[in-house]
Amino acid sequence: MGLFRLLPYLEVVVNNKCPWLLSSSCFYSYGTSHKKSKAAPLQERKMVDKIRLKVKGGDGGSGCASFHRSRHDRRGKPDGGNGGRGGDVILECSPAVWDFRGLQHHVNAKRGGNGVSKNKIGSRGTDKVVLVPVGTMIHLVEGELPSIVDSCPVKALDPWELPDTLEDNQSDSDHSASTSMPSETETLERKNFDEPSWVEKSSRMHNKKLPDTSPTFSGRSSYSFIAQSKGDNAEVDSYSIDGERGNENIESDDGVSEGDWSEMEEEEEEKQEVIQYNVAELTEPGKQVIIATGGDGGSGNLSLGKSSKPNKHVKDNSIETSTSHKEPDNEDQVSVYAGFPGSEAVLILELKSIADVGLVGMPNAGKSTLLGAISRAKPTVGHYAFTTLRPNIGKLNYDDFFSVKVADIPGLIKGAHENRGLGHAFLRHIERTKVLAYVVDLAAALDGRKGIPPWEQLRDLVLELECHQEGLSDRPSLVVANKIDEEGTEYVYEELKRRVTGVPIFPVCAVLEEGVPELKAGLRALMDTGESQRVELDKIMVD
Ligand SMILES: Nc1nc2c(ncn2[C@@H]2O[C@H](COP(=O)(O)OP(=O)(O)OP(=O)(O)O)[C@@H](O)[C@H]2O)c(=O)[nH]1
Repeated sequence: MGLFRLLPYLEVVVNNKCPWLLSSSCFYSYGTSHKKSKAAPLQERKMVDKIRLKVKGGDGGSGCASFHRSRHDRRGKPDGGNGGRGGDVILECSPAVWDFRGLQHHVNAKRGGNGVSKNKIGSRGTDKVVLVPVGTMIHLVEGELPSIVDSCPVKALDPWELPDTLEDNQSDSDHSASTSMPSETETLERKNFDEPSWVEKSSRMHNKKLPDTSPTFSGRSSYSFIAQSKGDNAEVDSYSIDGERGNENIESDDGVSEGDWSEMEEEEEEKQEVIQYNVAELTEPGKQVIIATGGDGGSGNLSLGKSSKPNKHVKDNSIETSTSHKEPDNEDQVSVYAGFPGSEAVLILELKSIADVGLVGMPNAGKSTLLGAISRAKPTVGHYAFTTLRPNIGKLNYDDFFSVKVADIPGLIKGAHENRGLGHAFLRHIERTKVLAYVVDLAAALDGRKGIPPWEQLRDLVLELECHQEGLSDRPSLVVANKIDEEGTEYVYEELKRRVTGVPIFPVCAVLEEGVPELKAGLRALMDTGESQRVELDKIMVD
């Protein structure tokens, strides 16, 4: 005991004198179980389920200005090839990725190759494919709307089955769609675009460094933004840019005239940032979305026509050389041969698990054990709080081949909406679930344990959900009274039934899988009928 009392002081001394010792984890786990000491620091292992990305498609390669000369033709004929197209930046939905941990904040695709003489086209820039987890939502801050890439044909193309010779028009069009190159992508349906609730205007307080949001450079379809206001979204502050929100410094001299103020206001309006929420979702493994397109290659002097002459800054070094490209000094001197820049975009990626049922509960309530009992999922189970650090999803199969996806959401504690515990990051995973199963620990406050009684757990959970988003708890729900095997829990269960009304309560022992069939039937009933039983605060009696 004495040693434990001294440990905090020892830590302070070590922190000041030899901080390297802390990294060796010998002080990290004092006062906890040996299992916890094996775990990595919580902050390091936290799931990254929201990230801001700045992406840029590869620039097009430069066209070539070259002339083929011969003994008979001393002036030569133009034979410069076009530059290659820049690569695209593509997001691909992958079940092998859990979160955005491995992603970089800046992603650029490769530039296209320059054209060369003898009318050779430059190579196409390599695409940059970024793997993102299933359930990724894309919010657009700046740039073009993403485009969906059609899925690739599953079977290899039969050489006898030429696309143009297909009789059936429908299959013909399907086929051509499925074999289309990324450049022929179909514009993403602007889902929710007309709904004002999905578009948010938030004040942007730092200088805009990116080009205009509707670029005209690539000749590809560009989209103009429609600024619509959204009534209520509490998350807008969390999207503030680089933490610079509120650092706005407008020089406020006494002698500033009214005209200057209006100019400043206009400037400020220009700097306003429009966030389009949920412009695309990646919910199917293998689905791809182009978020930045590569620029087209510049034209070579052959395609520009015989009469064309290279302009000034290319002239000096290009007539003899095949790969003639020089960075222009200013806009007026932009070469006719130069490739077009790739499009740029700023996006926010957000991960929201997709499940039918969400298991919500305090840490250690037995959610992961329960998920393992009702499905084939094998989540990590530990006797310490916060074992689950990311949502686990299991599939609950019924005899009639009906299946339900169940998500085990990491434990919520009081104040989670204020980022306590594992924070509000996981509350958003509940947003997509259709049914809620509140898992409470019947034994938490038994025998002088310092836990919270189950009815208070329930009240705190509902409050956390509602504080995160109003109405989040307003969906078909049931209560799982877990750990019924522990001594004395029968009385707690009876008390829980007395104190909580209006919602079905299932006594379960997740470890021994007792009460699991009844629970499965209860979940099925909620899924099928969408019964309107909810946990309501005024139907929970707390001391
Ligand atoms: N006696 C008893 N113990 C259980 C039961 N279900 C789970 N436990 C134990 O409770 C502890 C916590 O279980 P977990 O499934 O990790 O709990 P969790 O809610 O996922 O915890 P977090 O990951 O912190 O959110 C483990 O030691 C389990 O063995 C049960 O039905 N009866």
